[in-house]
Amino acid sequence: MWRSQTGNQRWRWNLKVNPKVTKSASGNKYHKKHTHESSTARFAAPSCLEINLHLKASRAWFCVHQCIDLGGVQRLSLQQLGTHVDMDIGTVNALSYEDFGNIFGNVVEKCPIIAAAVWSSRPFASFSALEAAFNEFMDALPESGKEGILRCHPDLAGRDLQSGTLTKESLEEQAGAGLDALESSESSSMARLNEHYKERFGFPFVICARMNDKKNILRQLSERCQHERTVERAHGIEEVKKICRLRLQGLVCHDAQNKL
Ligand SMILES: NC(=O)N[C@H]1NC(=O)NC1=O
Repeated sequence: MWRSQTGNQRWRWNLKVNPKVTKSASGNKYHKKHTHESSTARFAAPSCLEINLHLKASRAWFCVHQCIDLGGVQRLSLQQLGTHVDMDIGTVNALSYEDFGNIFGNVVEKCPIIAAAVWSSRPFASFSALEAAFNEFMDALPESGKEGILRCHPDLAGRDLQSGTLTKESLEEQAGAGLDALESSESSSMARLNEHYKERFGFPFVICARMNDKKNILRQLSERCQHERTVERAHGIEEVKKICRLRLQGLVCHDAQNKL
C-alpha cells in the first residue's frame, strides 16, 4: 500500500525495492512476500510515500510500515526498514533467540544481554508481560549490575552525538528533545553538569529524552546532581525503564487486543 500525503501537483514516481532487503547486515534473513518491485504510479504532489512491506523473520511474518520523505530518500535501506516494525505478541513469541536478540537487543541501550536473557521468559501473554520481563530482569540485578546498565548510556548531547556514534535509537531520542541543536550556553551547561554528575556518582545522568525537552533535561540534571548516590541509581534505572517501554512500543503493538 502506498499513497501520497499532501499537495496538488501530479507527480510520477518509480518505487524500487532494493533487492538487498532480503538480507540484513547481521545475517538475519527477511523474505519479500509482496513488494512493488518496480511500480510506476501517479501521485498528487507527494511529499511523503507510505508503504507496508510484509517481511518474514524466522518463521513469522510481520509488517513494516515505512514513511519515506521523497525530498531526500530515493531508495529503501534495511536500516530504515528496521525502525518501525509492528509485531503482535504471537509473532514475538515465535521469534528464535537470534531474531529476538536482533530486534530487541537495544531496547535497553547497548545491553543486548538483557534481551538474550528475557527470551527465556516466553511466551509473553501481552505487551505488558514483555515489558515486565525486561523490568524484572533489571530489578533483580545487584546494585553493581544496575550501575553497569547506566554506564552503557551515552551522555546527553555528549561526544557520541557530536561524532555521530550514537545508536540510531539514542540519536532519534536526543534529536527529538532538541539536544542536537543547543545554544552554545546550553551546550556548555550540559557538558559541565554531565561531568559534575559523573564525577559525583560514577555513572552518567540518564533521563528519558522523549518525555522531556532540553530545558527540562537541563533543569533535572542540575537538580539531580544534589541527590544521594542510592537515590540517583534508582532514579536512573526508572528512566531506563521508560526508555525501554517507548522503544518496545516502536516494535510491538501494544493495544488492548494484543494479548494471547
Ligand atoms: N544519558 C541518557 O539519558 N541517554 C539516553 N536517554 C534517552 O532517552 N536515550 C538515551 O540514549
